[in-house]
Order: sequence, then C-alpha cells, then structure tokens
Amino acid sequence: MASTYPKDPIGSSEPSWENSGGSYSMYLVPSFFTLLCSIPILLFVQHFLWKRISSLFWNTLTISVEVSGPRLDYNHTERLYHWLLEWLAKNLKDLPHSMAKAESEQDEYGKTVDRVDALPGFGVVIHFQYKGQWIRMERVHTPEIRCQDLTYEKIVLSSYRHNRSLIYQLLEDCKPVRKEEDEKKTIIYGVNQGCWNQIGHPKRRRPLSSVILSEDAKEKLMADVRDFKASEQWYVERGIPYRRGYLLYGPPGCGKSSFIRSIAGEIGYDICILSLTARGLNDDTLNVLMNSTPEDCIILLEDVDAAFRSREDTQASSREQNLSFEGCGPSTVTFGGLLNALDGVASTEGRLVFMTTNYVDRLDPAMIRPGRVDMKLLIDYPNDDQLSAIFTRFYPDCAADMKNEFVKRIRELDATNISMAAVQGLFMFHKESGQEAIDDIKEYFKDQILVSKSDAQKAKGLYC
Ligand SMILES: Nc1ncnc2c1ncn2[C@@H]1O[C@H](COP(=O)(O)OP(=O)(O)OP(=O)(O)O)[C@@H](O)[C@H]1O
Repeated sequence: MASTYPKDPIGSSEPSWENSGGSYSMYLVPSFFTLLCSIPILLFVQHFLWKRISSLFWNTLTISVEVSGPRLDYNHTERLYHWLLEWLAKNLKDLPHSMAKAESEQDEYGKTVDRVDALPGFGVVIHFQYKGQWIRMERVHTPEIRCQDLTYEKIVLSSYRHNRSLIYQLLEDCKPVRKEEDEKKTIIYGVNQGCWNQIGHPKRRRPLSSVILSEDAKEKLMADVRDFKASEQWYVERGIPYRRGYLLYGPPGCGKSSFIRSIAGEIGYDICILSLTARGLNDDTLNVLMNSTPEDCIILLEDVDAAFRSREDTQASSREQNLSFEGCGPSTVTFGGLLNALDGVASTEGRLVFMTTNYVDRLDPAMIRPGRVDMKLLIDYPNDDQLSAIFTRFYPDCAADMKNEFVKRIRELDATNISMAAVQGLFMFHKESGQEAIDDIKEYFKDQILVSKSDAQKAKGLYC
C-alpha cells in the first residue's frame, strides 16, 4: 500500500514514517531548528505587514484633522485650538488624564468669577462619541516642529473616512455661539496671548442718548457710520478698501470711549479693544490681530499717541522685536508697523477703526491722513447745554430752574477743565438729591486739579 504520509520536505534520502523505525527525532530536529530560526523572520514580517496593513487601514478608512495650537513659549494662540479645548473640557467627562487650568471671567456687572477647567492632558488618546459616531482625539506636543527652539502643541482628531464632514461639524460647534439673550448686547474683546478673547459677559448696549455730546457732533458721526455701512457696493465698484477710520480726540473723561460703545450698540457691533502698549505686542501680532477680528466688530485703538515709536525708532525697535517674540517684553510696535496694520485692514465685510487720543498734536500726519483716518472729531469739555442735560439725566424730577442753577455754579468755578466724568463723580455722592449736588459743587471741586481760564490760555491748543 502506498504511503499516504507526506515526504520530508528537507531530507534528501526520502525517509518515510515507516522506514524511520518509529523514530522521527531525525526529522524533528531540523524542523524544530528551522522553526526557531524562522521566528525572528516571522516576527519581522508580521511587524512589517502589521504596520503596512494598519497604515493601509488608517489611510483608506480613516481621516484625521490636525488643529495646531500655540507654541508653548510664545504668546500666540490659534483661536480654533482654544475653542476646541474649551469644547472638549466642557463635553468630555472622566478624562483619564487631564490638565487643570484656572480660568476667570467677568459677569455682566464686571464681577470676576474664577473656575477650574479640566483640559485633556498630553499624550493620552481619548475616544468619544459625537453625533453617534466615534472620534479619536489626541493632544500632543510636536517637538519635531521646531523653530528657534520652540515647541508646539496640536490636537489630532480622527474618525472613519465617511465622517470627514463630522469632524468639521464638530469644529464648527466649538465656535462660541452667541446666546439669544446676548443678541442685543455688546461683546467686548481684548487681546489675550496674541488672539482676540471675549472679556467677561456681553454688556448691555449703551444707548446713544446716554452720551451727552453736542447734537451736531453726534449726528455727523452717526450719519457717516450709517452711510459707510450702506455703501459696500460703492467701495467694491471703485476698488477702494472697504474700511473707515475715525479719530476721536480731546481731554480725558469727556466721553470718547462711551461714545464709541454707544455707536457699537446702535449699529449692533461688538468692540475689539487693542492697546498698542500691551506687553508682548509687536508688528507681526498687531497685523494678525487687525485682520482677524470677529465679524461685525469695531476695532478700538486707545491712546494711539502713547503707543508707537517714532519712525526714527524703527531700527532700534526691530532689535527688540526678538524680546517681544518671547511674548513677555514690552510692546515693540513701530510707527511703520502701525501704518501697515491700518492699511492692511481691508476686509470685505467692512471694518470700522476708531482711534482715541488726548493729544492729537502728537500724532504724525501720516497716521491721520485720509484713508487711515477719514473723520476727526473733537470731544471737548462740556458746554452749558451738556451740563444741563447730564443734570437732568441724573435728576429727572428736578425743577427746571435747578439745572440752570447747577450750570451757573459750575461756571462760577472759573475752571475750564471740568469733564463729564468729574461731574458724574459729583452726582455719585448725591444720588438722591440734585440740590445737595449743587450745594456740594465748591467743596467737591476743591479737591480736583482745576485749570483756570488764564492757565488755559497758556495751554491753548494742547488738545485741539
Ligand atoms: N459726554 C458724556 N456723556 C455722558 N457720560 C459721560 C460723557 N463723558 C464722560 N462720561 C462718563 O464719564 C466716564 C468716563 O468717560 P469716557 O471713558 O467715555 O471718557 P474718555 O473721553 O474716553 O476718557 P479718556 O480719554 O480718559 O479715555 C464714563 O463713565 C461716562 O459715563
């Protein structure tokens, strides 16, 4: 009967099961040895294949989206990264490894409220469900991307290929949404770590009527703003950048900032406040900030006279740019940098840039030339009508001749620098009684540094 057993594949003398005499050790020795030798080969092949198969799997079946974050030691934060972290902190519970971070925010009345957020830690992979689909999230340092010895961080979101839009949908969801009750409020943004961040809760809109200015000035500026908002097509057809610059100048405490806030409320815009003297600000970050404001925002540059260096300083300043690059040095914004940033504000949806200064005479003509500043408005110390109007605003039930008495007593002080802020300060001591406020004028203003009319003659032209 022919043997049905297999022949030894290695041996040459064709030994069989039968002729081995029951001993098969001579076949097993080479087989076992061969097996032993082939383990590393098998492991290598398996490892190689596994890598190939898994990468084939990931590449064909999944997609990933990287959201880059800040360089760890540089004050520039990507807005999307920041929003995504906040979203993850809010939506992912029971993180296996988290990073605690203290956040403080202001409520509607400016009260600071502290809270601790648990952010996803570095290096941990988290799987979570979003709209019923699995998403893999990993927050990592990326030391391989190095620039001037700085490291970056990023978040990688992965999911099955057909979920591509889902990841982008999640990123859309991370964008802070304006609550319905906040629709009629003004959001104030400030600069934090190189990007725009909301400061506190949205504030109630300041009515235009609460800012008491000469009717002329108010109307002139409001008409210009409304006209600008309605003329986008006009700008586009003529190839003119769709932006408008305003300069409000005048002594302190007369209502420049209040007016800008009320304009924002009137046209339903938010306000991005940019202090050019802020630490860490340099020409590059200024440019980025000016061109990345949230939608429908007024850009407010306060005290522009104090901010920039003169043109001659530009060279020295560029040396200091490196310091500011670290994000902790003083502002190194140069005059040229500011001009570039102003010129670069050319968004299609229209940008309103407001600048304020107490010292218009210190501004370089290049900065306030038409195109950069299209309208200048002096917000001066209050005239008699304004004083009378603010008195009525605080004491609406007062007798008519009381406001005249109030104006008369203020004028008797023979001072030229009584601001609306100072008058408001007086009223705050006498919330219930206009008469008490009138009686206290002399005593209250005794402590103020008043400039007499003769001194004012000498200082004439300081503010105008
Ligand atoms: N014209 C005004 N009408 C009503 N309130 C005013 C007016 N001017 C000033 N105030 C009040 O005085 C305070 C300071 O005003 P505001 O900050 O607008 O002045 P400012 O001109 O911007 O001052 P600064 O130049 O110092 O920034 C605010 O609380 C504001 O309500």
